[in-house]
Amino acid sequence: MIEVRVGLDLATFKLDVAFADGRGITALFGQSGSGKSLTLSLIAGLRRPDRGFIKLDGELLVDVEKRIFVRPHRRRIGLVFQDSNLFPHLSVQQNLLFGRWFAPRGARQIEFDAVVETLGIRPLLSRRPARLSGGERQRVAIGRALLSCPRLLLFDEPLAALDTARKLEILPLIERIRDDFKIPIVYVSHAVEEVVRLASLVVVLENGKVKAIGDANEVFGAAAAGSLEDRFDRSSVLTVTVGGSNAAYELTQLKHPAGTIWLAGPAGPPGRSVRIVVKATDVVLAKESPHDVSIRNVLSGAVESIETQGPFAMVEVALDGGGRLAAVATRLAVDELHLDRGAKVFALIKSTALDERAVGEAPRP
Ligand SMILES: Nc1ncnc2c1ncn2[C@@H]1O[C@H](COP(=O)(O)OP(=O)(O)OP(=O)(O)O)[C@@H](O)[C@H]1O
Repeated sequence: MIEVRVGLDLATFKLDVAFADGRGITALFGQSGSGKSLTLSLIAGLRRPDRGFIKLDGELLVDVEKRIFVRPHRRRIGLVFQDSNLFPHLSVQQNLLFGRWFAPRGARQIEFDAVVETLGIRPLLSRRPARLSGGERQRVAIGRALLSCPRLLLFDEPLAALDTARKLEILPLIERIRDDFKIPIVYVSHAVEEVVRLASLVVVLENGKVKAIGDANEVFGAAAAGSLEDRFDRSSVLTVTVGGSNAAYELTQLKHPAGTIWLAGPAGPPGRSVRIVVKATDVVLAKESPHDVSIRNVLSGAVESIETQGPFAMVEVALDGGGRLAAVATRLAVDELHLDRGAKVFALIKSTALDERAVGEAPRP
């Protein structure tokens, strides 16, 4: 269980953040400069807060009032940054064993072989970091952090420097660390797909303050999640059930009471409940269920709210059977279609716009 309630006053920036999570992965999400890395540095002990406290499994790591400050190396927290920070003169094996050196005696040991197998890095053990790809370096950095037997892992944009294929390789490994090693993770990212896939709790930061907090559905499903000014960042999260697959076309059916969505590639066994991310700019609205168009995915619902700004309108659709979907249209289209509050509407989503990276296990109720 991690509990954070801290404040920090810098010359040009004020941070006030509070959250608590006892489950798997807490995501700190927000735009550049919102205070995500500062929050991590306070948890790691690389900085001291001006106010508040941080507790890990009931133990105070810092408490300004009580004058408690546990030094960083005594906190048993593992760090993984965007840049892997491996020692260049040491082999992969030596880098990993360096992590082990920090594991306290008597603590629950995490086995070297288990980490090497989980991360798939056995063929790399004798290599130096200079001879590794970016994705391989990150896997070794995660392994090194794990082998220090941390009570908490802090990930600061660990995938930001990697291409899509490498991200797809590493995301399931992070899920396995969560599930197999049962180590809580605080994960900084500004990629909505990663956050939806991984996080049990999402803390949205804006200008040093918590703007929204909850699970991905609550945070990204709410109108508070974005404004028309950043319409490209506005996304909805839908919980759907995996249905059958169409092997010939390599598509998987995702079922929602409002309609069916076809996803490129596999999405796990039928019956599995998953979350998907739909960008508001990828949703088309229609007054009637269309035919003879290339879009296969049609969800029915009713207009819940319309917010306009300049040439644009953000339309929130309450989907039949539950869930909300945001769509950006032009104000002209909304007026010409007479899309008023309560109007019946069909939301069209292109399968090719859905990112299979973002398909994550829905939280169990
Ligand atoms: N040592 C410092 N002194 C003064 N201001 C700082 C210091 N470190 C960070 N800041 C400021 O605090 C704010 C938050 O920085 P932080 O690095 O936490 O943002 P972030 O959300 O992690 O952004 P990014 O996604 O770009 O890494 C920024 O405005 C930054 O300029």
